[in-house]
Amino acid sequence: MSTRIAIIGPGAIGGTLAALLQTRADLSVSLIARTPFAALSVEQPDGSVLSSSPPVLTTPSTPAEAFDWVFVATKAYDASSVAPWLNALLSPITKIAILQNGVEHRQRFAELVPAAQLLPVMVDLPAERTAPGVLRQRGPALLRVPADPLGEAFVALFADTAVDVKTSDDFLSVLWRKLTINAPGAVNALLDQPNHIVQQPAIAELMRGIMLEVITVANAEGAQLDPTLADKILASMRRAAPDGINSLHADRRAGRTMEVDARNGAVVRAGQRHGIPTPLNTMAVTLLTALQPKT
Ligand SMILES: NC(=O)C1=CN([C@@H]2O[C@H](COP(=O)(O)OP(=O)(O)OC[C@H]3O[C@@H](n4cnc5c(N)ncnc54)[C@H](OP(=O)(O)O)[C@@H]3O)[C@@H](O)[C@H]2O)C=CC1
Ligand SMILES: CC(C)(CO)C(=O)C(=O)O
Repeated sequence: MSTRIAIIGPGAIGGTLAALLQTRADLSVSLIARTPFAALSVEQPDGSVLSSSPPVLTTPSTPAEAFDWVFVATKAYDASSVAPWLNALLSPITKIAILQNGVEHRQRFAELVPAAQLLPVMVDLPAERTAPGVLRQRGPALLRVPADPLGEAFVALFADTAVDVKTSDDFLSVLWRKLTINAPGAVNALLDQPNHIVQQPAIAELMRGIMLEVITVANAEGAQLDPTLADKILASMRRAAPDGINSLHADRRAGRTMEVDARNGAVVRAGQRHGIPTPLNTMAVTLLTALQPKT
């Protein structure tokens, strides 16, 4: 009997992971989309394309047979719009994995999913969406989950796939480390410029300052991040594809709402809890919020 997985939000992350999971014959993957599409096409880092046509559902209803797993891979700001789906799909056996950036996965879904059925996932997977169902994976897919029974069951789903999934005994540090990578992406979104701007020394210095604020706040929250992390991240950003675009910047380019509250906003909130000033992240939040599309 196959393991049934539903992926809510088949965008850059949800769609790429769906394609990679479909390489396993014993998994049955359904997509839950807001904007429907007929086929999934994922260009991989080596240029090859994974094509498939999984079922795409668009209207919430309770399935005849419960899903074993539901992945939520929408932007953080779309969490409340997922509620009708979670209400329809949640069963006592269903595990819910939240694949989003930021550090507030549990808080964001506390009202929607019983804590014992919720698994936060750290996603490190550079991917871009060019049209509904049409995705480009830019680099390796790496996921990290807490070291508990849910985390171990999640790791097992990806056995024999091209996804690097592991549990971590220090998941708090894992999440904050990822937020340290994401926070300077606000500069790309503000300037509407891709990865290559990190080659400019003044921009790199600004990004470094943003990251050092995150590291200070992270450590106050109980994470264990070394300040040298900022320079390591800068070095890896310099090696990344010069035309690569982070997902916050992709949202700005597409005229969509930007995920600034879950990223730099989370840094500012945590800083306030500890009395730690975060002027650079605060400025990023203020400017990006002013740039948000009017609804
Ligand atoms: N892209 C990247 O490189 C990375 C992204 N992340 C994180 O992963 C998360 C997802 O990002 P990403 O994949 O880039 O986002 P995308 O915008 O590419 O995809 C989000 C998808 O969710 C869909 N969606 C929104 N609301 C609903 C709903 N109520 N029901 C069904 N589908 C819905 C959107 O539909 P529609 O087509 O209508 O907009 C879209 O297809 C974010 O938290 C992001 O920060 C983490 C690491 C890397
Ligand atoms: C760091 C990066 C670019 C890929 O993992 C990301 O998290 C994003 O685009 O949101």
